Amino acid sequence: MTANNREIVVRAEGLVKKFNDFRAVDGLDLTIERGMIYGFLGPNGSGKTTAIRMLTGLLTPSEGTVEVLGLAIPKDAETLKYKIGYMTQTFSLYGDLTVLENLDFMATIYGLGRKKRKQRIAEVMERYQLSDLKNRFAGKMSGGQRQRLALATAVLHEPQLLFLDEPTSAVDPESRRHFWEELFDLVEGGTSIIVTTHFMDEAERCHKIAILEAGQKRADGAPKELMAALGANVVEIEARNLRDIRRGLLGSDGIMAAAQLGARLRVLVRDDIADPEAFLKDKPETDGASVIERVRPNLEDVFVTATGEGRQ
Ligand SMILES: Nc1ncnc2c1ncn2[C@@H]1O[C@H](COP(=O)(O)OP(=O)(O)OP(=O)(O)O)[C@@H](O)[C@H]1O
Repeated sequence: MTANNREIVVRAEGLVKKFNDFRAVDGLDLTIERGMIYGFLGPNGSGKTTAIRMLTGLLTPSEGTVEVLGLAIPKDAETLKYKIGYMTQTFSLYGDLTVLENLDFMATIYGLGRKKRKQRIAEVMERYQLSDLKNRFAGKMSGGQRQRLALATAVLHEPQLLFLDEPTSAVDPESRRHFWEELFDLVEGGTSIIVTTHFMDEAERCHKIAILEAGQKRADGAPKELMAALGANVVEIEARNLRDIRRGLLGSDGIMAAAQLGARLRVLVRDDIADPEAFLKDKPETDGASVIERVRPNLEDVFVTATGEGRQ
């Protein structure tokens, strides 16, 4: 399977998951190439975890087709299990087992032979700075340490494809940065990664992202391409009465969103308005504003325009 000579690791068409009448995932099409970090970005409840669970073969789709690493899912889910790693939101570790015991247990589940098991456990302990913690109970570790152990267990069997469900929500910014460096090392070594996140800065690190809302894909592509194709110009306003300005602007023609960031109001103006700064200066609401200036779009602007955020 190739597209533009790059191998495809995930292909999903018309993927639907219904819980009774509720469509948690609602007609998702995905094409994910090998050797990249692909992000699912979306608000709570947008279907990210449900989509990942279907791609890993843990949940049976209600409709649609899925192929992962060339295997038809869910039919070949058992074979797929040995080729993928999955790090869940809750880092499914055993709190009353030590680091070493957790790794040993998972290595057995993955069916690694005795020699390979020893070798890989030593490698991942070294790689993820777990050697000094090997006798620590997982339940007694910090968020960052648990995250490193969860990643170590997910890659023990050297999976071709790694799924990470909000891997950094429980850790501090430094651990997050470090974790992302580890992910890029894995990609360099040939692993493809699919990651869900709420964080814009994390989404910006992905090679490509899909923005999900209400189980549907609202946009996808490289973060830079999405920012370039925003369909809006971004203008920031500084004034004393930003809350009033925001209320006044929201809902008026040409304004796609307005959100306060500290002492500034960030306004998305439809890009068919030729001079967005002049357009805003002409509005009576902005009388008395000290600054009205155009700024560069970021991924949050893409998120806001792609989803319903910021329109309320
Ligand atoms: N087993 C289930 N039974 C019924 N509803 C479910 C089930 N699993 C998920 N849902 C619902 O499906 C929707 C999507 O949930 P999902 O966990 O996939 O979202 P998410 O984008 O991963 O959210 P979060 O960012 O909060 O983890 C939610 O409304 C959730 O309540």
